[in-house]
Amino acid sequence: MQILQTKIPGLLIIEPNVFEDQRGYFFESYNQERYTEAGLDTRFVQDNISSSVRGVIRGLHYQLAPYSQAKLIQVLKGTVLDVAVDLRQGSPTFGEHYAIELSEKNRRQFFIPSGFAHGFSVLSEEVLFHYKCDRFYNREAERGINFNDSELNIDWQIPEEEAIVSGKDQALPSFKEAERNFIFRH
Ligand SMILES: Cc1cn([C@H]2C[C@H](O)[C@@H](COP(=O)(O)OP(=O)(O)O[C@H]3O[C@H](C)C(=O)[C@H](O)[C@H]3O)O2)c(=O)[nH]c1=O
Repeated sequence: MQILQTKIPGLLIIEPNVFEDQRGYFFESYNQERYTEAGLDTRFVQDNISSSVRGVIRGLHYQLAPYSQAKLIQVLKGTVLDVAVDLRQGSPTFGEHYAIELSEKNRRQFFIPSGFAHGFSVLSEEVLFHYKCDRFYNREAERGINFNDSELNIDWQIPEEEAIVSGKDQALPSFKEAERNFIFRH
């Protein structure tokens, strides 16, 4: 297993060891001992799975401190552009975002520490999306930033007319309006 740094401290790319043969492939998608040895000693408590069709954009979501979640993300089928936005006060990369293509083909995992907003766009016909969280879902603490925020200016790689976004997400505030929520320590 390889762990790669990104331009934003704390955001990590994990490339698992994949065993392929004439039947297909196998890899350990999580192993507490191995990941802890590699420096990822997060204690995950909840797994989520969502399925989405081409053009869907989910996010940008986060939970207010102290309920903010670290996530270990993996695409089981299909391809997404996955995006994390640094909301950690005092972080040298505050307000910056990092985007990475995750797919069944590249088998890459993406680790996002707490203090980030998260979202993804679906670039294949459909996607099966799996992620581990280190804190439970807390509906009251759920917040978001508009995926189309002009300051973040994220290229979701989805033509505007093809984007499929929930009413809830379309109504999310701008980065500036949401900023008073960002009391995440760097
Ligand atoms: C996240 C979550 C949702 N729900 C319920 C709440 C709603 O009734 C239903 C769909 O939730 P929502 O529309 O918020 O699902 P997503 O748009 O995929 O939300 C996720 O999208 C981005 C990409 C994330 O990183 C977050 O984990 C999460 O906010 O599932 C639960 O019961 N438990 C949960 O942990």
